[in-house]
Amino acid sequence: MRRVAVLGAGSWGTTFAKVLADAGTPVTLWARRAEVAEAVAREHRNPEYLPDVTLPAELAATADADEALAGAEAVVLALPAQRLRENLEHWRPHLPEGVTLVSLAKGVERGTLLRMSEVICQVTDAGADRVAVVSGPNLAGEIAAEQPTATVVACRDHDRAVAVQHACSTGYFKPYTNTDVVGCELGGACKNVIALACGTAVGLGYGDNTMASLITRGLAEISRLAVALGAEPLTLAGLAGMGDLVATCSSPLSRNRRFGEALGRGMSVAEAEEANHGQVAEGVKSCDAISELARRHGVDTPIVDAVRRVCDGEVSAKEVGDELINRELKVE
Ligand SMILES: NC(=O)C1=CN([C@@H]2O[C@H](COP(=O)(O)OP(=O)(O)OC[C@H]3O[C@@H](n4cnc5c(N)ncnc54)[C@H](O)[C@@H]3O)[C@@H](O)[C@H]2O)C=CC1
Ligand SMILES: O=C(CO)COP(=O)(O)O
Repeated sequence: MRRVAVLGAGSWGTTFAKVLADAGTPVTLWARRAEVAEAVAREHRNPEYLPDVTLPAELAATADADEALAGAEAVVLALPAQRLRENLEHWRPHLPEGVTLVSLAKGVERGTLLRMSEVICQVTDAGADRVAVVSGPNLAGEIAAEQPTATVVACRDHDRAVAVQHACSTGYFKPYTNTDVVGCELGGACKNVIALACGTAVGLGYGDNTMASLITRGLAEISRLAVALGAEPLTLAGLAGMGDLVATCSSPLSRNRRFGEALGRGMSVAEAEEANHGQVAEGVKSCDAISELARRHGVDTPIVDAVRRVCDGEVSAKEVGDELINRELKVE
């Protein structure tokens, strides 16, 4: 690929820019703050988000979005889900004609209940075939340390997915393609909420049986919802479904799981946010939208609903856990 712009220099944006650079793709990273762009460009570091990682010398960085966008063949959007629309509206006039738009965010927009690819199409007027998403078991810290993992590049236009796949393929990062954007996006957004539930269980002192039960029943509700919205069931058994769910629910590196643990130990949402050092736990921001999306489509999502009620302060983590185990008995 000729050149890629990565907009957003948090943990994942910076790491994905490193992956692209390591794959030999010319890439410019846009950071909101000039000091972050400066540190990446001159010292090859992002002290706030990846303090222990030396970034490739070829990775360019700027705080000027126009500069990052000029001549880009693909634009990678690496912002928190609820911040995508306002920034994209701002960048829209500067997007190169026909550019591939790639979303890294794992969330559903509050209020509109739109997936990120839908927000991108709505704001930019791009056809759905121009929008790709990258989703899979991709904890940024491990990838920045070049530990091997796989992911999915999903796009309705297979050729665009292949172009992105080649642009980000390295000795430690293995992208597969898929045309099921709905399944990949919902897998990524919903697993954050299930990871909150798993973290909460850990915080309450529960062990691996509880965890495995939440992961498995979580996958059942993610799959029901995604299929109701048009996803292929097999996508949810793949990297962007089960793969990401298992990684996020099991890893102490996951911000969502850590946030859940804090809730399980009795912290309020505000206290848990502070303990997460201001980094985004997308499940907290998206759980109400996902719960509402499921309600509108007549899909039963008890774990997502339970997490939403805890995040809204309606019930305690302990109470909601008791409620879940005491739900009516039924066929698996
Ligand atoms: N960190 C990870 O391991 C992974 C994260 N993701 C997803 O990628 C997305 C971005 O996550 P991270 O990079 O990890 O988040 P982060 O919390 O590490 O960084 C967020 C970035 O967005 C910027 N930002 C925050 N508010 C903004 C605003 N109003 N306008 C412009 N920029 C703003 C921050 O300055 C920062 O650069 C999320 O949806 C997350 O779920 C997906 C896969 C892996
Ligand atoms: O999406 C992720 C791993 O695939 C990152 O999860 P957290 O946002 O919970 O850290």
